[in-house]
Amino acid sequence: MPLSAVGAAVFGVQLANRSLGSLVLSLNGCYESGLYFLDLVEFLNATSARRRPALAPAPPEVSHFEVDNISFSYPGGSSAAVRGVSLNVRRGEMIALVGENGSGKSTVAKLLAALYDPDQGQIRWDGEPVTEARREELWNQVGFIAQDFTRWPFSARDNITMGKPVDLGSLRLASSRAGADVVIESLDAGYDTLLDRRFKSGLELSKGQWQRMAAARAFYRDCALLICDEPTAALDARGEQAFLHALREYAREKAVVLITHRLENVRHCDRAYVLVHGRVTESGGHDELMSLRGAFYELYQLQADRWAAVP
Ligand SMILES: Nc1ncnc2c1ncn2[C@@H]1O[C@H](COP(=O)(O)OP(=O)(O)OP(=O)(O)O)[C@@H](O)[C@H]1O
Repeated sequence: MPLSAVGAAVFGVQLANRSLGSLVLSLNGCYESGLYFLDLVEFLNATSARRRPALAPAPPEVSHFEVDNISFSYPGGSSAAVRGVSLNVRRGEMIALVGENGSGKSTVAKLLAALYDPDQGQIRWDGEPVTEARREELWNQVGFIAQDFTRWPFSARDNITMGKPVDLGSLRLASSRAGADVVIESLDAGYDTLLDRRFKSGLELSKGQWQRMAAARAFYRDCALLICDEPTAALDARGEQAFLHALREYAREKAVVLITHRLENVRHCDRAYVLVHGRVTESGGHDELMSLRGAFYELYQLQADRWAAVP
């Protein structure tokens, strides 16, 4: 979808729904694409009626995020996308969500981030049900690197700070964590470079370079919960290793959720939850999951065989 169409849609919906306007501001670059945003709009409109009128402020810096026996169906969906899922992540931990396409990983992550309300079960942050807190304040504590991240037609700096006050130290730290520092160093005007070739002196980045910019944007938000949905899909091997180490480092102070199809990456995580048709069937560390000889083991072997089959 062209950006202008997304912009028009966003503007139209903002006019139609004031609460949505505040959502746009509060997410502050958290959502990563127009499609994702419109998808979100649909659900917020659907769920707003279920919210309580008097909401409490969100806890200051949350350190424990949990979903307890949640189920969720998309409107019009023929079956539940998530069924009876329980999991948690604490500050200082990095967990992985793994499973085949459509198994419910992204949906669980969005539920954990309080972007959707479950049909059954409860989402609690520091023990408090999220339905009782002001949603905009909760979202301020979430950073999201989405699969379909947005290439904003702004400068490199604005692509990272995205409406937040500019702090040079934090900007450099976020860039280096994401491996975006090498991209920016290669640009003639550094952080001032306009990342859109339709403008005079604007440049276009490669997909992997854009992915690093999107990751830097999430790091810059410095949120209590960082969700990374396939964040290394477009990165080269060196970039992927460096990024995973940076994530691990970030997880010392924050809670990190990594959605990945590369099962080797689970070695970097405290534990993984394996999703099959919307249910968690196994959880544990890499070696523990391998020893179960279940879905994780099977997928891991398939991946290994696939690489072995490449001449
Ligand atoms: N916006 C949506 N509207 C309706 N159904 C959806 C929507 N998003 C996802 N689904 C459905 O929910 C199920 C779980 O999707 P989800 O994106 O959570 O899976 P996933 O494990 O993240 O997949 P992938 O590995 O392909 O990213 C799928 O059956 C999918 O078709």
